[in-house]
Amino acid sequence: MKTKICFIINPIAGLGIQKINRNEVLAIFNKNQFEVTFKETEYCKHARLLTQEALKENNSIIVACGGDGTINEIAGELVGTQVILGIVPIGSGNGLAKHLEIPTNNIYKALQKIVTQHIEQIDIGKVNSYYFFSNMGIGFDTQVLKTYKRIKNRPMYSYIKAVVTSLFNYKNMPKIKVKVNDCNLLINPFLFMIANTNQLGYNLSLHRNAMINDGQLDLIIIKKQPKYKLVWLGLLMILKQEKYFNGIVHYVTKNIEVEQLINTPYYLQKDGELIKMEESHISVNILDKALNVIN
Ligand SMILES: Nc1ncnc2c1ncn2[C@@H]1O[C@H](COP(=O)(O)OP(=O)(O)OP(=O)(O)O)[C@@H](O)[C@H]1O
Repeated sequence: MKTKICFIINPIAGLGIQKINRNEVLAIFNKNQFEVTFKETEYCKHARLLTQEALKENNSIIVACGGDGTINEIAGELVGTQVILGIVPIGSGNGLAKHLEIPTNNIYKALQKIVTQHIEQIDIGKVNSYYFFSNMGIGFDTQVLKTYKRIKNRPMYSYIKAVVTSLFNYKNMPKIKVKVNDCNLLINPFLFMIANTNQLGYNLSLHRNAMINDGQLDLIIIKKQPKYKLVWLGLLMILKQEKYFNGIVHYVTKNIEVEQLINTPYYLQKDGELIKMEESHISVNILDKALNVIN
């Protein structure tokens, strides 16, 4: 029986710079072995609906062609199924693909990975009712994303511009109560991020030892810092020397509870998508090896 594969393509991911050529894809997959179909997203979040269709059509592999946002929408629909996720990273940051060592600037090589079908089971993060596959946060990263999304051209330069602009506009988070492992914290940090991978996108990282299949999440907290120290951290991150920054508090855990003490809406980001939150309580858990991914 042929293996049914559906490619779901986000044509605007990564500014649409890397294009998927359907004929090239078809040429790679042997017709006697694979039945290949394509779907293209036409609007924001359309990938979810297209994945539901692809599931009804009994595809056994669904390939997300896009960045972390597209992967999140597609993979979220695959949780609880045996369907395998493939990734052709054509987004901007491509954090998850970089962690999984899927080639990010060579579509052909990424497609070859799908032909080979080496499958890994990965953990999934869950925050309230949302899934995340790479990371989530409620601090400075949400401000960066708000700025970043306003900038039209989006690759690395815009990201750095968004970080620098946000650094001067960002006020620390309001106080939160945090329960992690056996610790109860009362903090108003600069950054509060929970990661499933060791990637923040663009090969930047604050937690290079994080693994996607260890059944653990990495909580990274950066307390309030003078701005010059944060600029120093940015430089260290670019040089991949962030370990020399002594203001990072790091927990490895399965569960994190957060309580917002001020009753105003706030933003949460999951895999680069901003969500306006009304709930004051956030519960974050790990689902152990809950998704099959080709890497
Ligand atoms: N046809 C479309 N028109 C407008 N938006 C779309 C369309 N298709 C998908 N989207 C939206 O595009 C957004 C960005 O996609 P994605 O995150 O994959 O790319 P990226 O931001 O370039 O990459 P990364 O997240 O890795 O930095 C997603 O929120 C998705 O819902």
